[in-house]
Amino acid sequence: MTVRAGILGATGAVGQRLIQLLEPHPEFEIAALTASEDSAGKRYDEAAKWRIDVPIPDSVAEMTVGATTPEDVPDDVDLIFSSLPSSVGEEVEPAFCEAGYIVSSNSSNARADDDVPLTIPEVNADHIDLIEVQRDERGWDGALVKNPNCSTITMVPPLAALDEAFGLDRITVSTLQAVSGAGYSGVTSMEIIDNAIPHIGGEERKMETESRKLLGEFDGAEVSWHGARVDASCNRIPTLDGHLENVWTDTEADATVEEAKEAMRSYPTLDLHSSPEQLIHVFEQPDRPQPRLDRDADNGMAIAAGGIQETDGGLQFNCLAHNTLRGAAGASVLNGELLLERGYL
Ligand SMILES: NC(=O)C1=CN([C@@H]2O[C@H](COP(=O)(O)OP(=O)(O)OC[C@H]3O[C@@H](n4cnc5c(N)ncnc54)[C@H](OP(=O)(O)O)[C@@H]3O)[C@@H](O)[C@H]2O)C=CC1
Ligand SMILES: N[C@@H](CC(=O)OP(=O)(O)O)C(=O)O
Repeated sequence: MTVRAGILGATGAVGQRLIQLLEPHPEFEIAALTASEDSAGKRYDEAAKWRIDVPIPDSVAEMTVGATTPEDVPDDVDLIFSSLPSSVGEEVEPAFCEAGYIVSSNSSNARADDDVPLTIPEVNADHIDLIEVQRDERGWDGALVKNPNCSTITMVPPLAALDEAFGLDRITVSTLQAVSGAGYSGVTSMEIIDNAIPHIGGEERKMETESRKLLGEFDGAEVSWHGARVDASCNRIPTLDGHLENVWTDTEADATVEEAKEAMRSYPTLDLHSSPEQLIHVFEQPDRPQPRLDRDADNGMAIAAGGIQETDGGLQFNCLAHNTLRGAAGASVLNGELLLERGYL
């Protein structure tokens, strides 16, 4: 039996990636698509400007796009994937949860809320049970689950591996982010070609807060955020997909490069449908990972790490992930798979 799934924001950049991942999915079936009022009532292939390098699945092309309200989504839909602008998500996601839908959302609203699980399944799957607290507090039959920001997802699995092995006191990160992270009309070609932009609105504070929640402990009632200090600096560069990040950590215990590599390589993956075979691919070559070469590893769901070096008091490394797959649509789908595995669907 498959779970009937709806996609909010289905015509957008991340919505298209969700369709790409969900159409062949063995556990989920696309049963509803929604977008803005401009698209509602149109056939999907008329409403969406399809931009990814696989064709629109036939079964999806002919579906009618609905309005983004619970009333426009069939009652027998069990799971909603949301990839709306955060200002829209903030308004409509609670309405879907109140109407009884379970929402796996990629949008940034509510990620830091105390009763909202923010999960990377391989790192903090246990936080999903925050749903029980959320339901008690909000009186919802449905639930709201979030995946983190794409830059945050890229660095947190290697950090989790190091934290488990050595403990982390301080984390500093500088990013080189692909243009797809800003959406199709996010940065113009005149702005980004032959250039780099040392500002991505709101991104630095998201990395600093979301990472501490993800690395925190859930005791059944609340998440205690990790105590490390996190400082981020975010930059846009003219790559298409794949966020590359340079990370420095202060560790509690002494750590060697070989121990750090082993901690990352042995950090476990999961047995969910979209899990990568190996969560963290550790490169020996000093010039890897690179966006063009490494973003597609394990269907774009792996994290690549390299350039691991000892520093005074800690470790330095580089990491990379596909921002619209592992960093967005794939992350939401993986959370959907976790919800299914844990009996919430
Ligand atoms: N692009 C990326 O790599 C990443 C994006 N994100 C986040 O994911 C979300 C979606 O991003 P992205 O796909 O790039 O955005 P897009 O602008 O490409 O798509 C937005 C989607 O939301 C719909 N929408 C817009 N306004 C409304 C509204 N008022 N009511 C209902 N639906 C509406 C659009 O419909 P229509 O086509 O009809 O306008 C479209 O389907 C954002 O929150 C973004 O920050 C997160 C990580 C990575
Ligand atoms: N800001 C990210 C993408 C994004 O939309 O992030 P968030 O999901 O936190 O809004 C980028 O530009 O690469």
